[in-house]
Amino acid sequence: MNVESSNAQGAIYYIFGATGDLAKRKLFPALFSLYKEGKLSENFAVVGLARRERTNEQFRADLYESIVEFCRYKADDVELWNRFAEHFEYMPLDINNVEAFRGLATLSDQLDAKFNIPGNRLFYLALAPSLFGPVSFSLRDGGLLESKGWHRVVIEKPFGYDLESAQKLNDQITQVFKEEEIYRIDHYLGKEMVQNIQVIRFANAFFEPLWNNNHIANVQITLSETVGVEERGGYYDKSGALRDMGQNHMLQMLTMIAMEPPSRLHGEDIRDEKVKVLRSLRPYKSSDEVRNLVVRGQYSEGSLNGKELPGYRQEDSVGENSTTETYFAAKLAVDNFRWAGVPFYIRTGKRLPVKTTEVVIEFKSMPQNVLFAQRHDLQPNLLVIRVNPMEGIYIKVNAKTPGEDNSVQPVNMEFCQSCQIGINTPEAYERLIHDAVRGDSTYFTRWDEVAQAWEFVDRIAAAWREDSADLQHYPAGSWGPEKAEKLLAQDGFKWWPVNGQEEDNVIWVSNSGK
Ligand SMILES: NC(=O)C1=CN([C@@H]2O[C@H](COP(=O)(O)OP(=O)(O)OC[C@H]3O[C@@H](n4cnc5c(N)ncnc54)[C@H](OP(=O)(O)O)[C@@H]3O)[C@@H](O)[C@H]2O)C=CC1
Ligand SMILES: O=C1O[C@H](COP(=O)(O)O)[C@@H](O)[C@H](O)[C@H]1O
Repeated sequence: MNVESSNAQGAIYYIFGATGDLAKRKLFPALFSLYKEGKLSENFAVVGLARRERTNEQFRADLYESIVEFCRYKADDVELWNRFAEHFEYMPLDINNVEAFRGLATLSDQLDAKFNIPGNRLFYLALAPSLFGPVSFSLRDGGLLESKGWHRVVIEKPFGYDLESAQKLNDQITQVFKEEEIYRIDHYLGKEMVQNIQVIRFANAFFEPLWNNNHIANVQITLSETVGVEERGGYYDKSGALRDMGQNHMLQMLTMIAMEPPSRLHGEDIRDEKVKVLRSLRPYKSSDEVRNLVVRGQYSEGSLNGKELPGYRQEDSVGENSTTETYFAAKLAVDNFRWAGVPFYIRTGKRLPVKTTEVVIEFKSMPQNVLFAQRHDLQPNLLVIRVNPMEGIYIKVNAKTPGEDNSVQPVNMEFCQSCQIGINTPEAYERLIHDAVRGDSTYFTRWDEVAQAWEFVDRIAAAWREDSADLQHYPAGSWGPEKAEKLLAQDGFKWWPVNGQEEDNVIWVSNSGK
């Protein structure tokens, strides 16, 4: 794949769903940041598209609000903003109206001429998934794919509801776009520390040789959220944590941890290795096995930081007897030579005590009868990758307590990246939009990955559909069902504390000043 250099070519960005939440909170701020960093240059245009009527002035006013609220906008950015805003147009359009797309093609030609753009088109579909197929047909039939340059489509999640629906969706989109023109977003792949996983693994002589079942005891991935379902009850009640987070973000992070080193740092080589991991996931063989190895929960009333919180079933647009899971934890096995025998534990949930995403690599313990281990209860070594919102890594080692002859103490040595350069810089969407326009699909999910992930998740969903007796209720603000603790305890492990919450006797050495 030929990745174009940073801002060598201009493009028109079409934001379908321009009046929606995602555009406001993520896409417009990301475009502004890219502009500010000089990554868009001046030969670009953005066309906002949705059904409701808006003048260009109104659209730019909405855009301004979103940038002030969600971006690193400063008062002295005014001039920059004025120049940026000139590149934006709005066009009211229903995605089923092919005639309107012909008008859009005419507008596009004008924008190409005005901004010296060589016919490149990036279509961002911030729309409900049921509209992905129809909008692709309208783009083709309305003549939007006839320009000289490249044509790429960026598609939001969820990509389907199960394998069957994802397959249908893919069949529709691939009638119009080739696989290499399709950029399926998983915003976790755009996060700094998720991308850093491969550097940590493959650029460090003291991790790479240990990265296997000889030395690693287990892997834990936690993606905990304090929020509930907010205004998305309607969507979430049909989806649940397994589809909302498991099928995509969690399995994608797992692939980054477990994949073999690619032969080259090329997008396709990396994605080839990731899909092999998904193929190696051991499928649950029966519904009983799902019940034993996958825990599901739903939050009930509770409190967090002194605030009373409603239960899930009391949330807007959620069924009063809903059995949708807002939490799940699972034990997975990757059946290949590198990982045979190493459990991967994953958990995610809403209304948990902290917002954090962390990956913990627990190394095998020292032999129990040798030297210091005879006399001390040594803790296992850990490598912890902090993804979100704090970014960085720390390692847990055992060291002599200074000044005391006979005492060993765990020490966490941390590189807190976000303490140094600010939180989540650059934002995932910013990075991914930039990648898409440069033609780099490394951190987008390929169809075979999506299909394989659905195949794995569908078995869990099928077992859950049989009956909901195993659904555990947990108070909002707690760490979820107790059964999730047992999942590890039965293997002799425990969930390690996340978010820097540590046991009392651990010493921290950190650039955060902790
Ligand atoms: N919001 C978020 O944080 C996240 C969202 N996503 C995904 O992004 C996508 C968009 O989400 P979100 O922005 O929250 O959704 P919203 O409901 O806020 O926005 C939907 C947008 O689609 C437009 N639209 C709806 N029907 C049509 C149509 N027939 N023709 C043209 N435009 C139409 C709406 O505008 P109008 O009514 O004016 O036509 C609106 O701009 C979804 O797939 C969602 O799952 C993924 C991750 C996070
Ligand atoms: O995709 C989604 O992700 C968010 C969590 O993303 P983060 O970057 O804030 O960690 C989650 O809240 C949402 O339910 C889900 O659809």
